[in-house]
Amino acid sequence: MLSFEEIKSSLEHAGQSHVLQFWSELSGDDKNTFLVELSQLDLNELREHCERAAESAKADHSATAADQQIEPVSSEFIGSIRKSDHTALTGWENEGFLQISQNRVAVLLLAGGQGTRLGVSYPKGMYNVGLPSSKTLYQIQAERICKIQELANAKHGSKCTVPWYIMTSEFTLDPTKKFFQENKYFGLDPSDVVMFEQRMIPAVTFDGKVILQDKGKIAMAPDGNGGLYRALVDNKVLENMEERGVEYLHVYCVDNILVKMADPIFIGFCVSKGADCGAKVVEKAYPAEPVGVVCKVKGVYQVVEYSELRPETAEQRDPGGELVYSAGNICNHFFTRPFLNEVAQKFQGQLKQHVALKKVPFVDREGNLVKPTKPNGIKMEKFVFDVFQFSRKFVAFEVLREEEFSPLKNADGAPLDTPTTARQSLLAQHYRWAMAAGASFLDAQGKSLPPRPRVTRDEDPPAVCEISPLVSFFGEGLEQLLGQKVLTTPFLLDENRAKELLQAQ
Ligand SMILES: CC(=O)N[C@H]1[C@@H](OP(=O)(O)OP(=O)(O)OC[C@H]2O[C@@H](n3ccc(=O)[nH]c3=O)[C@H](O)[C@@H]2O)O[C@H](CO)[C@@H](O)[C@@H]1O
Repeated sequence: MLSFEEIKSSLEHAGQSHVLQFWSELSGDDKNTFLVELSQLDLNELREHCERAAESAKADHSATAADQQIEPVSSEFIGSIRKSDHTALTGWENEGFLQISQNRVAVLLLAGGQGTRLGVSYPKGMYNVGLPSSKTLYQIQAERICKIQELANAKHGSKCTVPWYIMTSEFTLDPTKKFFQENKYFGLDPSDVVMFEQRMIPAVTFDGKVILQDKGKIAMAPDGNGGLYRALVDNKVLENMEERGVEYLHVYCVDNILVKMADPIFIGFCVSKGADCGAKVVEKAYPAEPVGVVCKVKGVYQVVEYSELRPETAEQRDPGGELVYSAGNICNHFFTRPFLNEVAQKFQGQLKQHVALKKVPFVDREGNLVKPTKPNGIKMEKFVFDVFQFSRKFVAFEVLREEEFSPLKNADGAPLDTPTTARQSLLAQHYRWAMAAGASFLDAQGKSLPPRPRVTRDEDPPAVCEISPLVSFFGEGLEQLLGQKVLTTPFLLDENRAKELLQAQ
């Protein structure tokens, strides 16, 4: 820890001496805590950080430079579930399973965000969207890892591990750790779940002053999901991957209830194409949908975030009426470990800083706590996809929205991306799987429920059917369990039920 004198002089040098203006009013304990916090700041970079934030705040963010030189990714660069034949899909899946069975694949969860829009104070992964099983997002994800290992083992006679790297932040590390411990890591080996923390950076006023959220506390925020690359170095995560022999990473965000972790088709596609970097996309649903678009800017692949795309660009359509910028980013990325290594060592300092103007509670000169009603602060964030520009071989892979993308962003009451829509998407998918396996359903009174062949992701299926990921990951293996079965809604197919069904045969 640095001494008070050292910190004072560094703050003066950075033009931030106001940070200590209430020092004499703090208790001994509070002084100590504050010194610890200030010692952890990168004081050498503080001046530059504050100046850059103030500069960025002055710039016009409604239409960014990126948007001006944008072009769509041409369709031949996008692999597609919809447009590929059975042979191609099976080939990629086999390749993916082979890599998984050889312990060369890991998943990496970005879970350092604060879930502000959802309005919960705990990590989003701990959210229960109200499924019959009451499973949280973390549990669903953990069980998918168990299952994918089991499937790869069964295919290749191996005993493989898919390590789970989880990037957290100061806001999410402790509750996430505790939640995993309390739930015995949902059946995974704790040594295969590696949690690490991203850095926090100070929020800054429009004139470049660090914001005090209390007399002895700076307002800090995580440095964006692109903080991943620095966090990988800080926490020696790449070394851990190398020791385990991991070569391929599937990086994903916490809130997509349909996420196919370590998806063998996606992994296999990227590996077969010799890609070092890849992104899964879905066709954008409507021009203003809050998803980034995978595109090219100045000839280089990148994602232009929804907040940085002008409405007139988002609305452009081709002669056939399709959106020109339709490759919606679902925050599912593929990276090779050597690529991550290179980015972490050489390029992470060059990543673009994105500016978010936020309402940041602060103490005024008189020491009163103020909750601003309009934005008063700047938070700088790096984005995980901003490394695409450094890729030597980038690929995009289009998947089906109703099978793979239903994010939980907003609280119930909002029209989209809520706990209700997440639950509906999963239950609609499981209903489709059960019907495809040959099941039929009765209501609670024993009356037959007419089958509905097409259940979309935003409607309640006629019957409630939830299938544990421990029983089926992709809908595989269900004919044997559910074929010709008449099931009563609500129906929960967990491991015990699956055993009973097998024994009854
Ligand atoms: C920057 C980014 O990736 N944007 C994507 C993100 O947008 P969106 O704006 O929804 O991004 P979020 O803020 O939800 O963050 C995405 C993920 O990053 C994590 N996180 C966020 C901030 C942070 O400092 N640390 C951290 O780990 C979150 O916990 C979450 O798992 O998902 C959308 C799909 O759902 C995509 O269309 C967007 O292009």
